Amino acid sequence: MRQEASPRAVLAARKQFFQLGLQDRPLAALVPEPILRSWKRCAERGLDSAALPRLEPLTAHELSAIAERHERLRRLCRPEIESLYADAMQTGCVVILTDAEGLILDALGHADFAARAAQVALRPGVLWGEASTGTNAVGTALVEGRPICVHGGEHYYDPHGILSCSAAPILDPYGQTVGALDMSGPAAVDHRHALGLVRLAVEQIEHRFFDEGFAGRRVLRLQADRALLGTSREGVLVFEDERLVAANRAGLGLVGADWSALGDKRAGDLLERLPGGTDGETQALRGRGGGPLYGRFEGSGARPHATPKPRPARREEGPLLGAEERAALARAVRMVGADVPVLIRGETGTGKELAAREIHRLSARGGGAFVAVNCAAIPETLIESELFGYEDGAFTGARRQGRRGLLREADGGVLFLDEIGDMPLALQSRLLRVLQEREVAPLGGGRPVKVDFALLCATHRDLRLLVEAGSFRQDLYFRIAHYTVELPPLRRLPDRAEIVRALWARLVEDERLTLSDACESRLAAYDWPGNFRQLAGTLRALAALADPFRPVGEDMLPPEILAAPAPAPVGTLDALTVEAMRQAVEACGGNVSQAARRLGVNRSTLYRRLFHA
Ligand SMILES: Nc1ncnc2c1ncn2[C@@H]1O[C@H](COP(=O)(O)OP(=O)(O)OP(=O)(O)O)[C@@H](O)[C@H]1O
Repeated sequence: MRQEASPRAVLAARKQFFQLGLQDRPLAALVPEPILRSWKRCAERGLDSAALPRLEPLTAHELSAIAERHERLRRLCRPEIESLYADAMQTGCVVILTDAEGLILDALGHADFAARAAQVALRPGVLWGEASTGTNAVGTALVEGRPICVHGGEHYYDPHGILSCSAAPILDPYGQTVGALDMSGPAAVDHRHALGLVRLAVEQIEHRFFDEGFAGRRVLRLQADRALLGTSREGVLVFEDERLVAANRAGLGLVGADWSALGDKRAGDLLERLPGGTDGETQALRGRGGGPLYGRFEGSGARPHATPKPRPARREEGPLLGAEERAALARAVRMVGADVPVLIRGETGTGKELAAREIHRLSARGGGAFVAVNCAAIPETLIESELFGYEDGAFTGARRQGRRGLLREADGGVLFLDEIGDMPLALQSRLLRVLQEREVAPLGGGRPVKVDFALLCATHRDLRLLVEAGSFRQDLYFRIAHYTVELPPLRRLPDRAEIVRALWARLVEDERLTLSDACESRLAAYDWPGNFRQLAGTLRALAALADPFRPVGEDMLPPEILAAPAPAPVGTLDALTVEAMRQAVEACGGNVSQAARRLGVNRSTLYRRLFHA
């Protein structure tokens, strides 16, 4: 467990280390050893802590090529990133996935902090390896090969002092580091639980590596607690011709081995079978030199009685939709077929991108490309060249060879412009011209090229207000908003309990894990500011904490959900009254007095019924 260094101690340590050049023992009393080791490594490399780190962010195009290369890692990590996102929204953090070098592939989280983090380049496409970016949780965890928290002034570079970051390396089944998962937030806020959450998430990711890719080998799943067999807390050892070829950390820990056992140890070197200890699929085992364990074999070399458990087929990944939204999407599919642009509107996490992908999939252009551009995530200086491409020699610098641009890459398919409300005005004019003329002229004076794509746009903003404020072109608005799909926030959807159940069934493959009725009603009653993304994250977090055959109780819910008013009994007049009251308060923008006037009841009645139910 990490010893928290007080900000004052860190300040004193910084002074001694960076100003006085002292590097020896007294410092170890002020900052944790791994931080001190990292400071020394950075100083030896000649990094200047008072300067700004030299950063060379990738272009969106380069980033998307790298992200594609890491598609499997990103897919395997997505459930955990979404789970952590639920927490990040509460604590004002961002969740970050990097590759093995520390290059940020994905960053998801609280918009306010994400904007501040971007100021110190904590955003996709930037390298946070220790050698370039100094002591930081991602880079230092990768160098040290273990989870680490780097808080405030423990960062090597002064400007990073605004951050508090917790990261853990992700190891594949062969012990190779393939990336790092990180949670970062403002240094002023206490994030002491973050490292625990990140470690748990990495444990689950590493466990998921074994869901695919070991056909023909013998996979042993083992645990000291039998009830945890089949969960992400089990150890996994993979044998080929009796020799250990892959494992997770838990598996190695249970048999007292380390990564050097791979390719070297045989099953018999690591485990012994206990006499008479076989019960159905499960065997009683003992790790060499350790306590009793329960094991279950899967795969081609399985023991005769060990029938491998069939894994449920991969579930459908499209959006869960109500009848109204399904009909709206079906109309949008027809619009795309007729080359009419479609605008998707909804709060964050309501599934705008998922809906766009679904429209593309079902449309006549489903066989063509789906090119997604997040206008808010690409720096303003890059967005033009990313979209429109450029000719050879349009810029100076090694990276600046010509490029087709994303508009041309969408040719024959669908271009999805996410957060269109954040597109700079000058670019709006260029985009409008492309939409009118159906051709793209690359930067640097190249000849215009014909393009044929269907346009889907999304925004969480009210574009009409932006038009009124003069920050969005009215003619572009009319061009892209011929047909608008409104995705309602989760709190407005009827049948929320049904949605909770359906999403749980979709996300949690282990059918032994269930939600109690009370927990389900609490989840259905909560107002979900982060919408589907937050609900999915919370469900995944609950599944990670759940034990088989013990329905998840209310006590496992995060405090903000428990703090929400308890649901009224469903289907009664009482429930309808409370629901009407809630809707009135929402319609009055949270103004209880106004809602009370509208309903013709006392303000105190409204308070009592809504907040002390
Ligand atoms: N209708 C839905 N059914 C199931 N899952 C959903 C649905 N809508 C969203 N999700 C899940 O929620 C997460 C966020 O979805 P998505 O990125 O599409 O939302 P968004 O509205 O584009 O968010 P943002 O505005 O923040 O970019 C994804 O993991 C997605 O799978």
